[in-house]
Amino acid sequence: MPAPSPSSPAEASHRPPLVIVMGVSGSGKSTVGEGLAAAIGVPFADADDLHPAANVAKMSAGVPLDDADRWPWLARVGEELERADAAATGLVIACSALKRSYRDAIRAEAPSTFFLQLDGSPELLAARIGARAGHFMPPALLASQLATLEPLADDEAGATISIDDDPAGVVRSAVAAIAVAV
Ligand SMILES: Nc1ncnc2c1ncn2[C@@H]1O[C@H](COP(=O)(O)OP(=O)(O)OP(=O)(O)O)[C@@H](O)[C@H]1O
Ligand SMILES: O=C(O)[C@H](O)[C@@H](O)[C@H](O)[C@H](O)CO
Repeated sequence: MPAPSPSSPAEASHRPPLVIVMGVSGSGKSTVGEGLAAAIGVPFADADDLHPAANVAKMSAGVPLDDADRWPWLARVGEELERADAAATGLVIACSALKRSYRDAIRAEAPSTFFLQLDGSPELLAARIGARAGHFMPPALLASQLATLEPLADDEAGATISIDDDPAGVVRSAVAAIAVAV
């Protein structure tokens, strides 16, 4: 009898997972991504740190990024995942990855990437952003983030979890979603 075929590239190679924690500004990508990475024992990176300075200046000035601003940045995110894949270290990256086309481009670089979408109401997101201090992203950009978001589709490898819990609870949901899928 032939051996059952593996269900994912990660399973085929027994490599630690490549995960993008995605969602709009204020959804908790950095918070949950750090907690998830620590819990599953893989490195963490924040795509906020991979933006060209011009992108940070633009967002700080209250102007949403457009596709032309995002493509070079997404290429950097893809490179980080490719490197982690080649080194078999695993990686969790916090990255908004708002559009399907952005996620397709990342999957072209690192096909086994699992997308964990953080989902919350606009009211909850606004409250969390409003309470945050010392971040370049102005609260006024939340509306454009929500308008740009193309939620994860059923045919994309990933999971969506609610952020309507304390940080430890959301991290627990994230760990559970990864454990089931990867
Ligand atoms: N589950 C939670 N409960 C309460 N507060 C939270 C939770 N998750 C994150 N926060 C807080 O909400 C704010 C936004 O979280 P965080 O910075 O992680 O989001 P983000 O998606 O990385 O945002 P951005 O994309 O703008 O960088 C922070 O002040 C964070 O401490
Ligand atoms: O795609 C985008 O518009 C940007 O990546 C933003 O999402 C910011 O990086 C982030 O949300 C602010 O920290």
